[in-house]
Parts: sequence; C-alpha cells; structure tokens
Amino acid sequence: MTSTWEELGFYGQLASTLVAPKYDLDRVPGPRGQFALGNITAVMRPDYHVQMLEWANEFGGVFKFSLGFQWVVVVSDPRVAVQVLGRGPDSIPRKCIGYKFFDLATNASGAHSFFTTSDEGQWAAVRKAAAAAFSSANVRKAFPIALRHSLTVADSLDPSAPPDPNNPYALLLHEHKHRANDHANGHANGHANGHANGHERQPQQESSAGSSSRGLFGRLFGSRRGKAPSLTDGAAATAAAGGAVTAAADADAAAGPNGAAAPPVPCTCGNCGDSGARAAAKLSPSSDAAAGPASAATTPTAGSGAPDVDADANANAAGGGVVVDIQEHLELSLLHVFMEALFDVRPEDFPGRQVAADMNTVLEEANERLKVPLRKVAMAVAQPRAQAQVRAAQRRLADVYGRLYDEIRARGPQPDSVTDLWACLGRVRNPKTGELLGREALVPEIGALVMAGFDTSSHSVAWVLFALAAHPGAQEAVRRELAARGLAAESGSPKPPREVTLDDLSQLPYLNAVIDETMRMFPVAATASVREVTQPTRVGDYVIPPGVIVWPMLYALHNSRHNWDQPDKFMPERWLATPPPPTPPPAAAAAGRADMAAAPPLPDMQVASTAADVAATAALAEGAEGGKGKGEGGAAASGVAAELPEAPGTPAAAAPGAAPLSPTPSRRSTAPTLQPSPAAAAATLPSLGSTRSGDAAASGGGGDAAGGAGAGKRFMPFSDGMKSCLGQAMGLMEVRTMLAVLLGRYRFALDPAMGGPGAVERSMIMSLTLKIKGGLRLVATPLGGAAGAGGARGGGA
Ligand code: HEM
Repeated sequence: MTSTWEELGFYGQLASTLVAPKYDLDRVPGPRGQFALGNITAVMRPDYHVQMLEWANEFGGVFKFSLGFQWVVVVSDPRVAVQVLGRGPDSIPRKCIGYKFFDLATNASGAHSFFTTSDEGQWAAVRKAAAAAFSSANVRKAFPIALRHSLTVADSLDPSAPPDPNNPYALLLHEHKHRANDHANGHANGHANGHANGHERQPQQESSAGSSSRGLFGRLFGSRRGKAPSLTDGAAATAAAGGAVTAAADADAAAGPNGAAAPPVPCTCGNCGDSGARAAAKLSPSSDAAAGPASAATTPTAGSGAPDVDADANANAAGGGVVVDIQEHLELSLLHVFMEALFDVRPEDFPGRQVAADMNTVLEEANERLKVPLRKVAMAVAQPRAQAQVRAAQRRLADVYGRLYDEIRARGPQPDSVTDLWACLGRVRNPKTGELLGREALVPEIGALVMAGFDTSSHSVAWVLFALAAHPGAQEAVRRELAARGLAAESGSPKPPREVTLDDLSQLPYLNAVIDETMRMFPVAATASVREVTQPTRVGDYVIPPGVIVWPMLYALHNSRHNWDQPDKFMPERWLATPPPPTPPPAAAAAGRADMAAAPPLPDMQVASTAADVAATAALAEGAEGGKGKGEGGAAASGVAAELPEAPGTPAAAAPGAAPLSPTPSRRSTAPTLQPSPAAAAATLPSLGSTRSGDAAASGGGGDAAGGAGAGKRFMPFSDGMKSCLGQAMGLMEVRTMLAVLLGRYRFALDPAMGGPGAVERSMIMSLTLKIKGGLRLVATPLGGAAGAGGARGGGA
C-alpha cells in the first residue's frame, strides 16, 4: 500500500464485493418447464400473448419462463415496466433475438434496422433524425391525406355510390367477395389460373384515392409517362422473376405503360352471382344502370351451388349492407396514407397491395421463426415452396424499399426546414464515420419505418370496429356523439354528414374512450418492447444477470387482473371522467361475447375534451429527438444505465387507481380513478382528446395515476420511455380520423361467417401486430339509407 487512499480503495472494493448483489433469478416465480426445452412448447401457440397473460395472472407482475436455455423475465407490474423501458439508451437495448426476425420484412440481406439493432448508436442516429417528421405540424399536414383516404374507404362500402373505377378500395371489395365465393365453392381447381389472373389477382388499380395532383415521387419516376421504371414496375419485375403472380404485377400489366388506371375488368368467371354484378355495377359505369343501387348485392349467389360463405354475406347484404374484409381494406388504406404523408408517394406510384400482402406473408413467417427454433432449416427441407414464396415476398419488399432509397437520393439534399420523413431519412449519418447512410444501411431503416407505420394503425382501427360490432350499444353511443357534431348521417336522410376536421378529433370523448378501451384489450403491439439485460440489473425486487431477456409485456400489462378491474370486460366508460348512467344492454348485445359487458348508450353526451393529449407526444418527439439521455418517457426515462437502479417499489406503494399487485383474483383492483389530464393544457395541437396515457403525465384510465416516475402506468399501447412509439401522434390521428368517418356513415356488424366475437378472439394471432387470422369480415350498412353514406364528400366542414 503506497497511500491511505489506495488502502481505502482496496477495502472499499472488498466491501462492495462482499455486499455485491447476488442474482435473484431463481427467486422469480414462474411455470415449470421441461428438461432442456423449458417452456418452449407452451409458447408455441399462435396466440402466445394469451399464454403470457395466463402466467401473469398466475404468477404476478414479474415472472420468468425459459426458452431452452434462454431465460425470459416477463413484466406486467406497471412500475417495473416503466422503469425497464425508461432507462437511458445504454442500459437495456432491444433484444435482437426478439426482434431480429422482423428484419425479414425490412431487407433481404439480414441487416438490422434501428428497430432491431442492439447498437444504440444506430438506433439513436435514426430516431433523432426521424423524430422531426412526427411533429405536430406534420401531423396536421397529414390529416387531409388521412381524411381523403378515409372518405375513399367509406365510398367503397356504399352500394349505391356512383361507380368509381379509381377507388382502389372498391376493387378490393370486389375481389374479397370473389375470394369468399371461391372459398365456398372450392373451385380453385380448373379455375385456378383464371382466378390468378382474373379474380384473386384481379388487375389492381392503385389509384390516387381522389388525389388529382401527382406526387414528387411520381414526377421523378415518371414511369407512367414512359421514362423510368416505377415502384410498381419494379415489384412486377421482381414478381415475374420470382415466378409469382402478383397483384402489383397484374396491376402494372393492366395499367399499361402510361400508368393510366385501366378500365375495370368486368367479372367473367360465371361464378359471381350477385357479388360480381354488384362489383360490376360499382366499377363499371356502363353497367351501373342495369344493376341499380344495391340490387345486385341483394341477389342470391346465382347457380354456384355452394352458397356457404356468400350466402351469409348476401343475407346480410339483403339488409342493405355489404360484407367487407375490413382488415384488408384498412391495411391498404393506411399504407397509402403512410406513403403519401411521410414519403410523398402517391398510391398510383406504389404497389400498395403487393406490399401489404408481402408484409403479411413475411411477418407471419417471422413470427413463426421467433417461436420455432430452426424453423428456417426445417422449412427448407419440408416446405421448400413455402420458403421460396417467403423469400420472393422478402425480395419484392426489399426492392420497393430500394426504390424508395433511390428516390430519396434523387430528390437530393434537403434543408433542415423540410421535415418530411423521407427528407429526414436522407439526412441520417453513420454515427461512427459521419457519412450519410448508403443504400445498404438506409434500406433496412426505410423498411422498418414502413413496417411500423401502417400495420399498427390499420389493425388498431380493425380492433375498434370489431369491439363495436360486438357491442352495438357502444357503437350507438359513438354514433350519437358523432351526430351531435353533425358527423353522422341521419337515418333516412340523403344528406351526407359534414366532413370531420382535425379539431373534431379531440371533441369526441366517447369515441376516444372506445379507442382507449380497445387499445387496452387488444394492444396491437401486444408483445413489443422486448429488452435484453446486458449488465446486472434490478428488475422489481430481483437482480437479474446479464443475458436475460426482460420483457415488459403490453398485453399482460393491459389485461392482467392485478392491474385492472374486470380486465376482460369492454368498458369504455372506465376512461371517462363522468361515465354515462348505466342502462340495460341492448338485446343485440346479448349475442356478443358473454363475458364482455355491453357499454350503455351515451345519453346526450356533452361535447368536451377529456384527458390526455396526444399532442404532448408530438411535442415530445419534437423536443426529445431520442438523443442520448433525453427522456421521452418523461420522468420514466430517467435512470442511470451503468448502475443498478432502485427497486421500483412495492405493492404498498401502488399508485392511486392501480390495483394491488397480486396473482390472486381475490385481490383485484377497484375501477381506476379517473381524472382529467394535465397534459391537455400543454397541447400545441388541438387536443386529440385521448384518455390514453401516452408518455406525458396522463392520468386517465390507464395513465401514470400518480404522475410520478414509475408510479404505475398500466396503459401504454405505444410503449414507454426511450424507445416508445415515434409515430404515436400520427397513428392516433389516423385511427381517429378513419373511425370518425366510417362510424358516421355505416353501422358495422360481425359477419355471421366469422362465428361470433368469441371465435374472432380465438383467431387472434401475433404477427408483429395483433391481428385476426384470415381477416375480419364485417357487414357495413349505410346509416342514412345508402345515400347518407355515399356522397361522403358532401357537407364541407
Ligand atoms: C396505433 C398505432 C400504433 C401503435 C399502437 C404503435 C405502437 C408502438 C410500440 C408499442 C412501439 C414500441 C416498441 C418497443 O418498445 O420496442 C412502437 C415503436 C415505434 N413506432 Fe409505433 N405504433 C403505432 C403507429 C405508428 C406509426 C403510424 C408510426 C410511423 C408513422 C410508428 C412508428 C414507430 C417507430 C419508428 C417505432 C420505433 C421507435 C424506436 O425504436 O425508437 N408507429 N410503436
């Protein structure tokens, strides 16, 4: 020892070794596993998020399970979740094993995007650059685009609207009916080729959805004017090379070299019966008069001999509605919104249907690979064709993203004042070299943003429509609220409702409560937010060793008994400061899921903004920019990466309104205490009126009720902390706009062919997002008679 200081240092080190935290993994409760396999077999079910919820209910807010030799600690204790997610960017990176399969959907070479990387420098560089694109000003700018597409979707569902061959969603509806017929008739045999070219792969018209001006993308590519290949051409070429028949390929073939929308192709399969005629009536002006409004839709399937699915559809259509796979409609329309608003690419210049379909193919496969070890190898041996199809889809997606990259570079460097996402991405630099990202590096980032930007919002809307179809009382309450603002068609009146404005979105508390409640029960990013501990870290009461996955599981957080009172009941009123007086559920609701309570109708709903404001998130995105050490999650983002963080507290310290943590039902919570959000006051955008927690100190039904760090956010559909959703404000605006437009024009019911709400829930799959396997078939019935739904453009704001 040369000095007292050194001596003290030595003893200090010795002392810290002696009192150093021991790992507590063995103390964490959890299900028993099998030798070597752990709990792999239990999580192999398609709805593995439900398995997690069951375990959370059984073992509590922090439990563990194992995938072979990989330990996973699942967190549904809100205080622990907030802490795990909120720390600085160096502490808990996203776990690559949990995310890397999603690289399948972003590039063909297996490179990590900022969404899947464990390299925090890469993540921060992209997040920081992209954050400006999600400012409140850009959300405002995107609103008219979202509105236009919402109205176009609404038009497509109206059986009496004048035919519009430029409406891409109308074409989708036509093909959907054909698929239903094909399925029912089982005539994929000799007819298969015809269908490949004529029905299932009917020429696609990726139209501008009402847009007259061409986007920059279209001008630069100019393929439609015979100059250079466009995105759609590229997809077609790739598809052709891969031997696949694709909608986009057909679309281009049909569109012709000038890109003008091809005339609608009348159905000639001889199997259409009513649906073909209806579609022809809608898509072909010449047949309009012959078919007449809704007449075709009400004609039983002619001579097919196999009425099953469409018999149901037609029975419903007889009531004046049409059957639609709304999930597919929403995927396409919200992809269009995303591309137009964030990349300035018009639908006619983008193979939207191909991208949506390929994304589904690839994400479903990614999800399987996540669960089944060595699936890729097994597939190569057992299902080479299926694997080739996945590969082809992957290549087509990568090709589209590559073309977006070319377009960004062709547009040239942009001043900082241009904050469109494409411009922001063009400015991303490699944090190590300072160079602008080249093709190899930027393509996966583009892909990740496309993936994150439409799959989520589209399925969020689909789940809300499902919930409302299952709860007609709640649906009527939404409609009354819309009607009070002139946003719903009146029964029997030909007058269309007025157009929704951005300001309206914050003035619809009941609709927003319905959205929140649906996002609670069906959070589309149900299994997101997987993190990996890279150093000894305290998680709740336990010190977890490096290498363990820590997984704040949104589905369990939102649905576990220790966080929510009656979590499996759909109760929008739990989000309202003044719940409407209860009334007996309407008879129709009795047909719905037995354990989901029908929401009472909302009498004379006062128009008032409730709780939290999504604009706060936009402001956070503007200000925080994801830089190191900056806390987008507000107080939750504080925390020191290199240290063992404080234990997040005990159940005794639970936030007001939060249920005590307990694995036993006997200690369930009471209903949450609801208070207006202070965030609303801080809004820069007109309040979007959410009662959702978001990042700010929202205290609505699920927010951080105490407003303090880690006090207990039970509701975080957009996750929390440093890596929470960048597109939250944009996504919510899209969701609300689409719903306000559709619900103001149509009444939605579950198509009987879906087998009831329970069957729909049993069809839930996790495929990046929570969705319904096979689609969601709803019957959309115009509210004011068909004319009230059609002419959706009427009645300006
Ligand atoms: C209702 C719609 C949406 C929901 C529920 C949602 C949900 C989420 C969630 C839970 C995460 C966090 C994942 C994690 O913790 O690892 C996330 C991340 C992200 N979301 Fe969203 N999202 C939605 C819409 C959007 C939209 C429209 C965009 C873009 C236009 C977007 C862009 C992103 C991005 C870029 C990230 C990654 C952030 C980062 O790594 O720093 N999201 N989203």
